[in-house]
Amino acid sequence: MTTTLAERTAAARPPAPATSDPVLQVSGVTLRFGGLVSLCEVDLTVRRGEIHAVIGPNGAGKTSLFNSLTGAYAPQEGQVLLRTDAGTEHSLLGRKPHHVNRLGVARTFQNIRLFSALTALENVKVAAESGTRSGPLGIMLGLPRAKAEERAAEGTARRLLALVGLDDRAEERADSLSYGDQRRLEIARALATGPRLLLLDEPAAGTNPTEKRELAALIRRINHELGISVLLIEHDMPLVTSVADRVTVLNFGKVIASGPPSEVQRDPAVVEAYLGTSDTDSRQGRTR
Ligand SMILES: Nc1ncnc2c1ncn2[C@@H]1O[C@H](COP(=O)(O)OP(=O)(O)OP(=O)(O)O)[C@@H](O)[C@H]1O
Repeated sequence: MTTTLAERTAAARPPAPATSDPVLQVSGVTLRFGGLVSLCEVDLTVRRGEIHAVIGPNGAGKTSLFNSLTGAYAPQEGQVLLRTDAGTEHSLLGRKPHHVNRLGVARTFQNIRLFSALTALENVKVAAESGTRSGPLGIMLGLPRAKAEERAAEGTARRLLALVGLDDRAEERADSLSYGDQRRLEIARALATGPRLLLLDEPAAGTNPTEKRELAALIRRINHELGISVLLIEHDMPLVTSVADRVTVLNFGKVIASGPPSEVQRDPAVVEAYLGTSDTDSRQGRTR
């Protein structure tokens, strides 16, 4: 059953402390492209209310995982279950991206995908309207109830622009914004669909140190104040360690470690994946 925008708008949600209750359960997901195995029997659980990071070297399968969770890719094996607050489980595999979104999963992209000729406000408003009964087309056609829904969507969009720090840029075209601002606009747009789970694909890529610090604070606010669980792909380790409750590490499509950031960073398999040599190897003076 779908919910209205007002029901799904997260603005008034209470904080959701991380629990052991899973919001997303990925089990045995395998994705192949011909002979290439992009994901191999991947297991991952996002607990309700947590910030969970996915890290790994280039080509490890991180974006393939996001694409598999959101309906862009169709893994050959495995299961992906989304659990609602009421405990209802929805299988996400095989669903179209907009169905996955309607169930409460929103994402941003590694390569920013905004409507470049629309203003910041319009970008977020269109996403907010997609959750209304009339939809963007109904609003354009001026259907009954559409006016009220349009006003509500605009209110939601302005609140979200304020949340991400872009309220003073609302009327500017998306393509005139700085890279860091465009990344935050993408986050506002994803939030406008009222997700329970937000997937962020390298939100800090191309941003400067100040923008990275602001981004970390924003991710924490989204999690603490809006009660939204976050699954985050990120290469920037200081950002990961400053926001993530737990981390899953992929290498060549396989999960090689999972746990709190401090533990995962010390895991020899992780050190080896990133540096090509483990701590143990280095201590023993082994060369490759
Ligand atoms: N549509 C596709 N067709 C063929 N191969 C693909 C496709 N998408 C991903 N792959 C392959 O799957 C593997 C994992 O790629 P993916 O982009 O998921 O890695 P990643 O961890 O996100 O890398 P990066 O950190 O560089 O973004 C790579 O070998 C990639 O070439």
